[in-house]
Amino acid sequence: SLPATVSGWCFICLPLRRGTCGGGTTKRHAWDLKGKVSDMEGKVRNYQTKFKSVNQENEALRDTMVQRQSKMVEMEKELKNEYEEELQALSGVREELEKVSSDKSTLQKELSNLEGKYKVMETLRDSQETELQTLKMKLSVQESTLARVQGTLRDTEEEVRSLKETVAQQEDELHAGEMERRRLHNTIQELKGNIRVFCRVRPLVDGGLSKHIQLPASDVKTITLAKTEESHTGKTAETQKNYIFSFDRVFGPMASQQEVFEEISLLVQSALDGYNVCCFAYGQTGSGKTYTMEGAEYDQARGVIPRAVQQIFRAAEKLATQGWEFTFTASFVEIYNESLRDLLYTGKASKRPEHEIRKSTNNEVTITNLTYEKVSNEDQVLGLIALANQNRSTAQTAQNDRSSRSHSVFQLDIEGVNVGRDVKCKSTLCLVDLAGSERMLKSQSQGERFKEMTAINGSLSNLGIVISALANKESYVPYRNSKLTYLLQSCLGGNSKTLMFVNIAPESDSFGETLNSLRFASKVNDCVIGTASANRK
Ligand SMILES: Nc1ncnc2c1ncn2[C@@H]1O[C@H](COP(=O)(O)OP(=O)(O)OP(=O)(O)O)[C@@H](O)[C@H]1O
Repeated sequence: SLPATVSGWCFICLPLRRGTCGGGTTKRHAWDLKGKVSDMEGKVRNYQTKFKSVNQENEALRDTMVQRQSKMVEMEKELKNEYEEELQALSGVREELEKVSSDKSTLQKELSNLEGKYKVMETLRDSQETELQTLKMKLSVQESTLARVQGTLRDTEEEVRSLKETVAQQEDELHAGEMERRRLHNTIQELKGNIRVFCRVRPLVDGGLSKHIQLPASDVKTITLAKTEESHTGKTAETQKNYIFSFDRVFGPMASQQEVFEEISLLVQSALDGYNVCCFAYGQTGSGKTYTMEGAEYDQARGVIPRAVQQIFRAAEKLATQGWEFTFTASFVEIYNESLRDLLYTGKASKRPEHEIRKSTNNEVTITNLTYEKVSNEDQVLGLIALANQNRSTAQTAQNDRSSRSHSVFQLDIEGVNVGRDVKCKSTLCLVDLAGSERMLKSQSQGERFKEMTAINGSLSNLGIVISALANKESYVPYRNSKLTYLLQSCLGGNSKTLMFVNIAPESDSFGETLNSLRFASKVNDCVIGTASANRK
């Protein structure tokens, strides 16, 4: 049984003081409670079920939490890694930033430098602008000057054109004048005679005057040889016999080389105009032939050959301005005992070649194996003359007095062309130093001497014969009778101008030889060779 209620409370509710039964009876209350207990138990079971499910949920949550935690750890790790990476990247960025900041300071410095430079440039630009302005002003002044100069230039060009026309006209006139000068010059030479003889008296070795040679002061063309002869009976006084000779010119012992050459220079000019010219010196040994033709080293004493060569090259230079071009070929040959010797030979003595005179179809005379040297100036020719003298003196050493007994022939072949005018000319200047002309008594000469004497006499007398034959216009001229005339053939004929020097020694013991020389020369002087004509094409 269940206690009753106390003051409204059932014993069950009382301890609880909760009044749940609402003042019911304890029994009821107990029943209530029982119901409540079963409710409670149901609830507890529910709660337990719930608890279980909550527990399960808790478990699931715990697992989830563990998972989450491990995930968190992983994430933390990842984050840490990421963080570190980012940190590293950031430190790189920081370094870069630091670098950039240092670069910035450098840049700033540079910038300030540049600013400085810029300022300088600005100043410079300002000054250049000022300069530019000045230059512009100058330019405009110069432009106006240029315009003026261009105007003047046009005028000058016009003037030059008209001057060129005048020059061309004057060149034509000059050429015509030159041709006219040649014609007149050579007409004068022809009028003077195509063969001329000059006589030259050598001074006495110890000075003073020669008694037997008389040269009238007023006449430069006459020479008198006076011979005083004793009367055969001895009863009458001494008689004087005069031999008077006239030549184109007589030079006394005081005549200078220059004076002598002045007379010849006109003939040398003819050689350049296309005429063959031959000048030879005749006379006894020691009469002054070599002195006249070659002379001595020093300037005033230079003879015909060096002076002629100088004149020719100077004249050729002048003619070059009128369009003439000349080529010169020199040769130097010695004729000894009728055999030829090349005086420009430079090879071995043992290999000296033999020479022959040849005449081509166009009448040009050449010598086989002879040295023909092309020359273009005076010095080259003087060098060849020196070589020839050396060659002569070598032979002289081997044979005493050989040079007196041989003829030496210097030849300069001249070829001129004026392309613009289509004119050509060709000539030879021939300068000959003849062998001594003295006659020896046949009884006095024997062996080699006799041979030499015969050769010299033969060639010199043949020279006289050839000149006479030419003068008499004979159909046959015996050029081939001696090497000398055969070689000089083209210079002795109608197409040439010839000058002979007769050199005489003033000593009284040379009287006979002097007389012979003068007789030979006057025979030549009496010859008038046919009118010369220039070798012009
Ligand atoms: N007009 C002159 N004035 C001064 N000296 C001269 C003159 N003529 C010749 N002589 C001198 O006389 C000498 C003989 O002259 P040169 O040698 O010229 O004679 P040559 O006739 O050529 O003799 P060779 O036939 O031997 O060669 C030389 O010493 C020369 O210098």
